[in-house]
Amino acid sequence: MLDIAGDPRGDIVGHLENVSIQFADTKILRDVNLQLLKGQLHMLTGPSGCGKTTLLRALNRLNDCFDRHEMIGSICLKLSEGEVDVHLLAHKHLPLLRRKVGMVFQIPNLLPGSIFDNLLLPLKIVAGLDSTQAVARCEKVLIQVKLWDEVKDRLNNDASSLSGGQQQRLCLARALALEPEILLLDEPTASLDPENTKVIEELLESLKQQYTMVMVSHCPAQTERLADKIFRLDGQQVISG
Ligand SMILES: Nc1ncnc2c1ncn2[C@@H]1O[C@H](COP(=O)(O)OP(=O)(O)OP(=O)(O)O)[C@@H](O)[C@H]1O
Repeated sequence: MLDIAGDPRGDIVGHLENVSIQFADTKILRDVNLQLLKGQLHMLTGPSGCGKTTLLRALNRLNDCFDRHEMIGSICLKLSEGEVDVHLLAHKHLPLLRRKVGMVFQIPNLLPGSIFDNLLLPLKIVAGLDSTQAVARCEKVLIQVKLWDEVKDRLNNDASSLSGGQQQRLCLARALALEPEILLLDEPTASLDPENTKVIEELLESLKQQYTMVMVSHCPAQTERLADKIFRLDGQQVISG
């Protein structure tokens, strides 16, 4: 459970305790302990293959999608619904967990269909909004990710017609549309040029106050620019942070 007594200001929103993860017989992470603080951007860094994405996926149970995955330890998150031990959540609660702990991936993962479809479908199917509410939410999040002016006249165009940077902002909008409290960002600028990277970085900076973020980056300069807290992983463990 979260160390509420030692956290009178309520800044701690996540507590990982002795988290170990393996796929089949291969141990990926061992005894990871760390805390997540409200409204901060936590950066996971470390050499390729050290388990950064695996750790990120543990926070919303996406590792469950893989065969022979095993986790021990506890991941406790403080969400508006209350405190949850992520590892112990019943399967039926995973869709809500994944709304509250949203994720943006390295390569924009668009749904087939229009720009509008990419936002409306999750809002209707996952969040259960009616059409009027969903359309209003779409506009709100497109403004939030500074995409509205660029797409408002072509919302019914195929989403794949957007540039790479616009696609990634659409993916961020889709995550934000489901009103997450924690955002997981797995190298969100890795596929982008410097100009689009700057746009995404400025956006993340502006979202910091509203969301607790956990991000993976390979770029020391980006880590320096964005991170409030840095966790370095190596040899299956967090070695600093
Ligand atoms: N679904 C899976 N099944 C089996 N092994 C996996 C699976 N996912 C990841 N791994 C292994 O776990 C280890 C850590 O992978 P992970 O993607 O978490 O590392 P990473 O630090 O994010 O790497 P990179 O910086 O290269 O993206 C790697 O050896 C990888 O092959």
